[in-house]
Amino acid sequence: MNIGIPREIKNSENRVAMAPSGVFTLKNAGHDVYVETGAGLGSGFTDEQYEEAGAVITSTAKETWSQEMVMKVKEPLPEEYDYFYEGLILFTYLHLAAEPELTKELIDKKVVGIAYETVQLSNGTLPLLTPMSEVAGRMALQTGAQFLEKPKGGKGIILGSIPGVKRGKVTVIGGGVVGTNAAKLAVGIGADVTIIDLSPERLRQLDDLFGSSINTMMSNPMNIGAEVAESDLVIGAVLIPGARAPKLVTEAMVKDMPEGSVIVDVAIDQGGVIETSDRITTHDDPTFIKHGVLHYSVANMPGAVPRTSTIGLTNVTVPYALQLANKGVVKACQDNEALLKGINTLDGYVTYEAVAQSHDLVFDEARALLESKE
Ligand SMILES: NC(=O)C1=CN([C@@H]2O[C@H](COP(=O)(O)OP(=O)(O)OC[C@H]3O[C@@H](n4cnc5c(N)ncnc54)[C@H](O)[C@@H]3O)[C@@H](O)[C@H]2O)C=CC1
Ligand SMILES: CC(=O)C(=O)O
Repeated sequence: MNIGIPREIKNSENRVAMAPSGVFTLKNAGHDVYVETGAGLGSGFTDEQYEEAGAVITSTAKETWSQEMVMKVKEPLPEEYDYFYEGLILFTYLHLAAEPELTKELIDKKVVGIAYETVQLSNGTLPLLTPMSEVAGRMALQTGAQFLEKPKGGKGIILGSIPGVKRGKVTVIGGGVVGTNAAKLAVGIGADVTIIDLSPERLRQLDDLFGSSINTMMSNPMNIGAEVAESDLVIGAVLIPGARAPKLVTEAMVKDMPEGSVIVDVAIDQGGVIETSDRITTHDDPTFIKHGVLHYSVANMPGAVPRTSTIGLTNVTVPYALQLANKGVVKACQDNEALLKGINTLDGYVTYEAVAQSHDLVFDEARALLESKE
């Protein structure tokens, strides 16, 4: 199969879909990989390194996008919609629940849209989201801590504090991969940490993992309101796979937070869990203030640490890319239930239920559509 790796064009997005190690693996399996010139530079990979790994360097985005499968990092931007064609396999983060226009384009152009973030193993985990959530969780804490400094607009505290001064309070809403990684760093610097989750099972696991170094609480409006009001840093880390994130922190709760507090809404890529984080920000201009509270809502946080993120992403996506390239989309997805769950659009239909619900569209089963293509 011919595989295209375009240069990412989103603001300050320095990741690329594949490190040279991934190209080498695909090339060895008999596939041709077309990497757009300069695509890897932001992650520290030169065209020469890709060529040594076996890639063909393309000079235009158009040529890169004309391959049978295109692998990206971020969802395509409107400037890229013209490259879509019927039957194109697009393998990338899509976040379609928050992207009505992109969903329409993928349907209209009959693109096979396979979303990294909905590839799901039978134990419920999301193997292609995990490394980026690990990065974003760790970044959420270090970014939040930075913005609590006075010159950055915060209230002027160190989360871990010093002897004789009360520790800063961090509330993490959603105790999955992002939440756990944020909490690890928060505990590490000595903050007072609470994790709120809806799953009693998950709360038990977190209690086993962290012991008495964190508080765990059930997710309900009363607990969230009380914890948020006392927090210096709130991290939004909830996920309902494929669906728009629920608005768990209301505007009234944000108004109760002291001036100079900070919110990092990591779940912004799925619409965000904070009612007042009503816009996506960029690495160039990452924050805005509402009711005196500093909001950070960058949808591509790992883009700021591209070297770690590109290698982490390549590690997990290449085994799935190999299956798609070796077997073709029909057989690969029939043989692998996790990959099947990644298909969000196929032949002009929406094949992920939560996406269909988000946009009030009809849902069709991917398996049945694939059978009709055999
Ligand atoms: N902004 C960015 O750059 C990035 C954003 N993300 C996003 O971060 C979010 C979290 O991702 P992961 O941690 O990987 O997901 P995850 O699936 O590992 O964890 C989500 C957690 O939310 C909990 N949850 C569900 N409903 C809840 C509710 N009503 N109240 C409290 N908790 C609830 C679940 O029980 C689960 O523990 C996702 O939206 C993901 O796309 C991930 C990476 C980068
Ligand atoms: C998960 C995602 O959207 C990102 O890493 O940018």
